[in-house]
Amino acid sequence: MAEAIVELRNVNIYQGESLILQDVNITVNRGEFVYLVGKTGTGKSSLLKTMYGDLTLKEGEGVVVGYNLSELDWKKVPYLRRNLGVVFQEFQLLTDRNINENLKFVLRATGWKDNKLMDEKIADVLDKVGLKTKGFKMPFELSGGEQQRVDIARALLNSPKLILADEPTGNLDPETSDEIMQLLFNISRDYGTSIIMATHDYPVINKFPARTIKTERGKVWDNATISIG
Ligand SMILES: Nc1ncnc2c1ncn2[C@@H]1O[C@H](COP(=O)(O)OP(=O)(O)OP(=O)(O)O)[C@@H](O)[C@H]1O
Repeated sequence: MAEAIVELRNVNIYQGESLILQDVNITVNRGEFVYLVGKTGTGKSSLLKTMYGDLTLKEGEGVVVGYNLSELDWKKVPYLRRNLGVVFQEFQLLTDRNINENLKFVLRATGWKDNKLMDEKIADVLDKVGLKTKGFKMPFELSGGEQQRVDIARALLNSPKLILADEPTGNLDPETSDEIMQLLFNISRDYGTSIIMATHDYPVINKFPARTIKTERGKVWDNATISIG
């Protein structure tokens, strides 16, 4: 039977007092790739934030990578975050240290202690994103596409079952976007990672078709269509 990685039932999503999305019902299974589309301001980021515990779930039920969002107090949010990876449009690398040190900083912050294990893990994730030889580079020495790969490597550090990506190709030229998409699709296929990606980039969706969920008029519309197989 399919393993649900994200399960939202009758969820209402608020920003402050404003109801942004009503009666959201979504199931995302292990290894699925799902796009999240919709006009600007229709609630894509709010939906992702609910999934990674940045917005509190007030109404409805939600389970993400085994964590019950309704019971998620601030103490449990870091545990949820360790079990999923987040990739943003803006690269959030620390500019004063090289890529290896950037990744080690994240590992330490998530409880890793053994230096040898950390070095092995860093080599492993850099290899997965095709940056095996770039660990000693400073962030400014990398192209935009390479920086986005590092961001994906960072998201992979704790072997998450789920990656949430908010406009990961937003700053990239079409060719580099295709490379990043291929990488995300390969990760989903090879490691069974579920990926939910918010995007406005329709050429990317046409080229890499997958199930597409849309936010519109305060609702989420799920037209589960093409699977990437
Ligand atoms: N921190 C906040 N406080 C109050 N309102 C917010 C906050 N963040 C977002 N909103 C409002 O919630 C609504 C949904 O915003 P959200 O960022 O989720 O949309 P989006 O679909 O991700 O947009 P975009 O494509 O521009 O990123 C908008 O009306 C926005 O103004």
